[in-house]
Amino acid sequence: GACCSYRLRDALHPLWQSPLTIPGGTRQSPINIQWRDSVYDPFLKPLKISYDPTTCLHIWNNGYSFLVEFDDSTDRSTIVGGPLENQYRLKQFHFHWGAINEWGSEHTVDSKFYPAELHLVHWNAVAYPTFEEAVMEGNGLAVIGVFLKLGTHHEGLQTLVDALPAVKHKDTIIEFDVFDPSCLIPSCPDYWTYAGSLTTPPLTESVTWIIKKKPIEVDENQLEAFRMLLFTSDGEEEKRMVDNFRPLQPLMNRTVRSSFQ
Ligand SMILES: O=C1NC(=O)[C@@H](c2ccccc2)S1
Ligand SMILES: [Zn+2]
Repeated sequence: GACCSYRLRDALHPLWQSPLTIPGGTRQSPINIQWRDSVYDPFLKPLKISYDPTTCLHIWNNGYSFLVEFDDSTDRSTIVGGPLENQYRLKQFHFHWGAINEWGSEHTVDSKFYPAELHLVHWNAVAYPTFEEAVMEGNGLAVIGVFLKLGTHHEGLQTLVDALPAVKHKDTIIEFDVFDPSCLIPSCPDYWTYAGSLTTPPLTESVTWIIKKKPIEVDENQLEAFRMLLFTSDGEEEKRMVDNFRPLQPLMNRTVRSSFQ
């Protein structure tokens, strides 16, 4: 539900103004996933991903990450199955990354950070009329998290990387009209799932997280391309867009389920 009111400035995280703790928050994200504490759930279904590459609209730098946004006016790009009761529509995907390869992901696995993490954000268009309303509801959103690890060059990611110089500054946008985000999702079906929240304001507890067990591999140049983006607008003193991840949050009374044994 909606967080109670609180004096935001007392809890702001210096880095990018996102509160460190939400008073009354019981299902905040991100969390550390302790592999041995996750519970295999045989009733979890395979996740069914159906994206139409022509629903891709543009890439924009919102001053916190770069978002690739999709036309979510119809059910052309959706996910269904997994832990989900309904079909969810793809709205956008974006990444979180570090200044160096030692950290950058939002979630950790057995306290290990990855250099970056992809989030594909979907909303429950069956139950709610708009994304903005879904953001406020416990079953409103479903986010697929994919870890990025340093390794071989990723062909599919490169088309995205080639476009980044055009969105170097905050509030810049370019058209990006065909891209299939499923090329960024590992073919291995294994995932963890838990009830969590947005990791940026409004931090609402509306996200069913689906975290893929297998990372994708990207090379150093591709990670460096993320790090040349800026938090700042053209003309302002340049601040490199790095370390745009929220600190880990307490698990509290939650169980992480796995789709695999
Ligand atoms: O997975 C997440 N990553 C973010 O930056 C958060 C967010 C906040 C608002 C809209 C979409 C995503 S929630
Ligand atoms: Zn995110």
